[in-house]
Amino acid sequence: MASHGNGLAKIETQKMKEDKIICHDDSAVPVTAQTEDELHSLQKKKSGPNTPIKDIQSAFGIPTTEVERQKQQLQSISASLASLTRETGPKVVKGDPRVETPKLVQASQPKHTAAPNITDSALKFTHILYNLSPAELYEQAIQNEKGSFITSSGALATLSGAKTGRSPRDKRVVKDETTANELWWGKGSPNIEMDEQTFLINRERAVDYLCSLEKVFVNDQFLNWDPNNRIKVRIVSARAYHSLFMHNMCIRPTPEELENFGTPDFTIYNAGKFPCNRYTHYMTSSTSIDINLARREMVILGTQYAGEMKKGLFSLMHYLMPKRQILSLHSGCNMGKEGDVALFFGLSGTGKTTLSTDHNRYLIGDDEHCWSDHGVSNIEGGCYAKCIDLSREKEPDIWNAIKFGTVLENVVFEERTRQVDYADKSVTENTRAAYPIEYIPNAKIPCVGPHPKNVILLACDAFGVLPPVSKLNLAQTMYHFISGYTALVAGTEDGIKEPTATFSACFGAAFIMLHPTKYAAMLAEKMQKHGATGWLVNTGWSGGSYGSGGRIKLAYTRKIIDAIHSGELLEANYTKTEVFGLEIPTELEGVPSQILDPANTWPDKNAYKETLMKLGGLFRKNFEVFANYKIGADNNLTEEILAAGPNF
Ligand SMILES: Nc1ncnc2c1ncn2[C@@H]1O[C@H](COP(=O)(O)OP(=O)(O)O)[C@@H](O)[C@H]1O
Ligand SMILES: C=C(OP(=O)(O)O)C(=O)O
Ligand SMILES: [Ca+2]
Ligand SMILES: [Mn+2]
Repeated sequence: MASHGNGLAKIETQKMKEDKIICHDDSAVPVTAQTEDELHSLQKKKSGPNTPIKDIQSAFGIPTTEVERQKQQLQSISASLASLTRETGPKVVKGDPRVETPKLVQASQPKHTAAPNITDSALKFTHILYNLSPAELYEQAIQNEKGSFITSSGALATLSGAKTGRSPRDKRVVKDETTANELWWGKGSPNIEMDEQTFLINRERAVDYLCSLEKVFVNDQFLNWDPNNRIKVRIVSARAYHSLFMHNMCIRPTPEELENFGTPDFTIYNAGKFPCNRYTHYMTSSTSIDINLARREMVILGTQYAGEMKKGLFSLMHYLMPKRQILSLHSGCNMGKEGDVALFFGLSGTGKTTLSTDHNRYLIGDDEHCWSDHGVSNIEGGCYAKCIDLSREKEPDIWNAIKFGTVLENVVFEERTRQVDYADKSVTENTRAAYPIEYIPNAKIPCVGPHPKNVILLACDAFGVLPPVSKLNLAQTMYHFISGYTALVAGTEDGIKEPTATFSACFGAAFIMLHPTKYAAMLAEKMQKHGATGWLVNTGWSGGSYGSGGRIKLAYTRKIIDAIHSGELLEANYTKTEVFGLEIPTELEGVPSQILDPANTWPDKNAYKETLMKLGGLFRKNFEVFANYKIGADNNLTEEILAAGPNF
C-alpha cells in the first residue's frame, strides 16, 4: 500500500478473484420479508386457540372458525362485565388496543328489548387481555405500570401502591336470609355485614371503572387440586401485576381445560386503583373488599394489594368446602419420602411458607389447603413468600424461585444492576414474592397427599414464654387451634408496625366464614380418625420478650421440625411446664437443651414468671367467648378442651 500525502493508506478497490477472498461471507439466506412490518410478523408463531367455552358446533362435528370461537369467549366476558342498570354488556374486543391486529374480534351485541339506552360507555370498546402469558404480562406491566422493573434474577418488581398489606377492617360480606343463619357474625367475626343493595352499588362502581379503561385483564383459572372439588374462578383486573399474580397463585388451566371452562363459579372484580365512595352506606374508609356469596362475586375497591384476591378466594373456600364435609385449612403442607404428611398452621409471618418449603420433603402447598375423606389438597397453584431479610443460605429454594415469572412486590433494588436488597424496608416490611409452585424443585404435582400424620401449630410468641416445641394431646391441640395465638409480625395487616399479641381463631379468623367451633370439630374428628399428633412450635422469641430476647434461630426450628417428621421427637423424654401445662422434650439433637425450656433462657426469672402469667391471662380472657359452645358431638371433648388452657 502506498502512502499518500495525508498519511492514510490508500484503499485497494481492485476486485479480487473468487478463490482469493479471505473473509468468507457465511451469513444465511437473507430474509424473505419485503418490509419491516412483514419481518416483525414473522417473529411471532401462532398460538393454539385460547377459548373458555367448549365449542358446541364442533362437538357435533361442525367446524367453527377461530373468529367464532373467540366471539363466544368474549360474550362470556362481556356478560361478566355487564352493568346491572344500563346496557346488557360492554363492547368488548380482544387484544391490546396499541397493537394493530388485522381482525379485531368483537362480541356480538346482545339485542335490547327495551328502548336502547345509549351512553358513552356503550359506544366505546373495552379491550380484553385474556389469560396472557407471563412474558406478555411483563411487557404490559413495564409499558403501562409505573414501578414495574425486571430484577437481576428476572423477576418482575412491582409496587402495590398505598396499601402494602391486607385491610381486614374493610372486608364486608353480604348478609341475606341464607348467610344470616349460616355465617359467623358479631364479636370476633371477620364478617362485617353489608346489604345486597350496597354491594350492587360497589359492584357497579367497580364495573364502570373497569369498563372505562382502555383494556382490562381477565384470568380464568382453578382453585383446589382435588379434581372432584375444583372451583372455577374468573379474575377481572386493571393491572398486569394483578393478572400475573393470580396466574401464579391460582391453578393454571391447560389449553384443553380452558376450552372446557364454561361459566366461572366465582368472579372477582378488582378495581383496586379506584376508591369506594365514603358516602356509601357501610363504608368506613376508601377501601372496600366485598363478598357476595349468593351472586358468587367479590368486588375490590381502594386497595391494590394483590394478597386481597388470594385471601378473598380463601374465604370463599372456607364457606364452600365445609358444606361438602371438607375442612379448609390456613396451613402449609408437605410430605416426606415415606408419604408422611405434615400440616403447618399459623398466622401471617409465623413460618408456614418457610417451614413447608423444605429441601428434604415434597411441597404440597404453603398456605391454603383442604382436608377431605381422601386426604389433603392444595387450593392454590403458587406460593406467596415473605421476602424481608431473605437469604440464599437460609432459604435457598425460595431464593431460587425468584426468577422470570415471579412477581416481587414492594422490594427495593439497586438502580442500575436491579439487584434486590432484601434487607431494605423503605417501601414496607411486608415485601413478597409470588411464584408458581413448580418453581420449588421438589413440589408435589398434582398438589395432593394422604391424610396428615402431624399437625403443627406455629406461634410467633413475642412474649418469649412459649417453649420452642411442645407435644399436644387432642384437647390441647383444639384449645390452641381455636385460640390461634401469635404476635403479628409487622406489615402484613395494614397499620401494624411492631409485633403485638393476637388471637385469631383457627389461625385464620380473617378468612373463616362459619363459627370457629365448626372447623375445630371437623379437625378433631379428622385427627382422631387418622391418628394425627398435634404440636405447638414457637417460631418467635426466646430469652426475653420482643425488644430484649431474640427470635429463635431458623436452623433450630428446622431441627425441631425434622425431629417431628422423623418420629424422633415422639420418642423423647418429656416434662410438663407450669401455667400452660405443655409437654416439652428435655433433649433434642442439634438444639441446645437449655433453650427447650424458656424458664432457663430468661436472665430475670421474676420477669419470666410475670410475663408467663400475663400471657396465660390473655389466653383465658380470649377463650371466654368460646366457653358456651359445644365442639362437635362429643361432650367430653368439649369439657377437655375448656380444661386444656392455662392453669394458675
Ligand atoms: N425460627 C423461625 N422459624 C420460622 N421463620 C422464621 C424464624 N426466624 C425467622 N423467621 C422468618 O419469619 C418469616 C416467616 O414468614 P413466612 O414463612 O412467610 O410465614 P407465613 O407463611 O406463615 O406467613 C420468614 O421471613 C422467616 O425467614
Ligand atoms: C397473604 C397472606 O398470607 P401469609 O402472610 O399467611 O403468608 C396474608 O396474610 O396477607
Ligand atoms: Ca405465607
Ligand atoms: Mn398465609
